[in-house]
This record gives sequence, structure tokens and C-alpha cells, in this order.
Amino acid sequence: MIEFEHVCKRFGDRVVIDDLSLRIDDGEFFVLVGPSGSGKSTLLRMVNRLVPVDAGSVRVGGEDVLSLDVETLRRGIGYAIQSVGLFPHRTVAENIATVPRLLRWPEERIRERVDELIDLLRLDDPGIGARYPSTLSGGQQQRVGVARALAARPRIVLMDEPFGALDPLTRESLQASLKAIQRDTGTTILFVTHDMDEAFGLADRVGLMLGGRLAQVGTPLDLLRHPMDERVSDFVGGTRARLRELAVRRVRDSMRAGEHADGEPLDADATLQDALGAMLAQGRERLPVHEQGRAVGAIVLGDLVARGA
Ligand SMILES: Nc1ncnc2c1ncn2[C@@H]1O[C@H](COP(=O)(O)OP(=O)(O)OP(=O)(O)O)[C@@H](O)[C@H]1O
Repeated sequence: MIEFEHVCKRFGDRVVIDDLSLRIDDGEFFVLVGPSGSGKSTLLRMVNRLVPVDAGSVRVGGEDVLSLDVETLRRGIGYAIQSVGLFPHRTVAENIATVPRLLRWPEERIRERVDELIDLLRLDDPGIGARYPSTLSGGQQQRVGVARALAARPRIVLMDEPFGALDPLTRESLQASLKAIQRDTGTTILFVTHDMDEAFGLADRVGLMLGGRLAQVGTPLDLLRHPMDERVSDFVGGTRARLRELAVRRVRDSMRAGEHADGEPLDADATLQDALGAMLAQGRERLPVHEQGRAVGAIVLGDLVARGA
């Protein structure tokens, strides 16, 4: 659990975090989103004490971060950033092993963990562990950055625009890997981005930051359907909000259970955006829905349209 209680931060005369309180639950994927300069990175960096608070408190697992030894605190929290920060003179495997080594894990356990992460993050070029960061593509470097952040199985991971510099396809693939890992491990993730689609695709809850305050906190659907004010609805995309909603909602929740359809089946976990794409590609207005290989119903174009999507 991460708790911010009445935290404030100024740089010179400028108030960057303005009396902000927020609680992030264990196992939650929480995304801070907002325009450049709204204070997202500053808030995230208060958790591992890269930025000291001026007032208020930040607690991790119930303990005030100021009461903990700073090195111990940082070793216990994974941290990944856009510029990656891989050590250039260390191999991929050595980079990933950084924190387990600091924690003096036995060599055997470190090797197993490195192999597991190389697998999990689909760093599947043969022999990639022995290569140096400069020989990797940007996407591979980001994957190594994420692997390094997760290596010692921290309960909390902080991620600051970790996929910022990637092309859309690589980015989507990394988002999917991260989401799957987070679901499997129950890691608490605090993730910063200024990309609304990334935020909505990843988050259990989103916190929209404007001018050092949280303008609204809620699930992606809360923000899309019930924006608290005009600033929020402007930011979440006005008319594009309806399209975004398709990317957030799942086939499972809109299908007609038990009904039949012909065509390439869709997975019940696919998004409505995937469903729309598949309908257009196959030229069909209804498609079968499968769950674990079994037909469970049908999804119908008219239903998506009728919902105003
Ligand atoms: N060390 C610092 N000294 C002075 N001003 C700072 C410092 N760190 C951040 N700021 C200022 O605080 C404000 C908030 O910065 P912050 O990086 O938290 O915003 P952000 O929402 O993460 O933006 P971005 O998406 O551009 O990274 C900005 O105006 C920034 O210039």
C-alpha cells in the first residue's frame, strides 16, 4: 500500500504538489496521467525519496518513508524510467541481476531469476543475456529496464513513462507483457504517463493530475462516463471518449450469452475495439465469442452501436 497524506512540494515559488492525498491499494495498477508539468513525476519520486516532501507524509506498507533507511527503501521498490538508465558496461544479465546481487541472493537463484525474466519479457534473441545494452534495440532496452525493476520481486514498482520513446507496436506489446506480469504477481504498480490511451489500457484506477492536484481519481470507465468537470472531460477526450470506451470495455460484458454466430471467434477477454476491428476485417455483423476454447455466446455490431459507442 502507498499512501500520500496532505503532501506538498514547492520548487522556489512554484507549488508543484498542492496538499495532495491518495491511497493506492496492494496489488493495484494505479496510473497517474496528466499534462506535462502537472507534478506526476514529482509525486512518484516522493515514494522512493528522490524528492523530499515539504509537508505531509508518504507511507509505504504503513511506514513513513522518512523513518526508513533510504538505501533499504530503494532496494525494496522497483523503479523504471523512460531513459532506461541501463549500465552500459554491464551485460543484460548483469543489469537485470543488480538488485538481487545487492541483496546477496545466492548465484544460482540469481541465474534462475534472470532466465525467468528474460523469458517473461520475451527477450528471446538467443544469447541476449551476454550482450551489452548498446547492441539492443530501443524496445529490448526498455524490456531489460522493466526486467531489472522487477528482478528482486519488489512488492511495489514505480514506473515513470517507461515506454515513452517506443513505436506504437512495441509499446503495445510491452504494455501487454507488463499487465500480464502484474496480474500474475499482484505487484503494486504506480505508473506515470501523459498518454491517456496508455493510462486507460493499463490502469485499475487512474488519477488525473492537473496543476499539482488530483482532478479526479477513478476507474477508466468512471473518468470516461462521469468526468467530474469540464477540465476532466476535455482531458479524457471529449467525443473521442466514446471510442476510448471501446478500448476499455471487454467483449464478455457486451456479448449475448448462449447465442450462436459464424466466423473467426473472439476471446471473451478481447476489447470491444478488437471486436469492432474483427467485424470490419471479416465483414460480419456478429461473431462467436469463446472462453478457454469453448463457445459462450455472440457479439453483435448493433449492440455496440446502440450503446452509443
Ligand atoms: N528539481 C527541480 N527543480 C525545480 N523545478 C522542478 C524540479 N523538478 C520538477 N520541477 C518542476 O516541477 C513541475 C512539475 O514537474 P514534474 O516533472 O513532476 O511534472 P510531470 O507532470 O511529471 O511532467 P512531465 O510529463 O513533463 O514529466 C515542473 O514545472 C517542473 O519544471
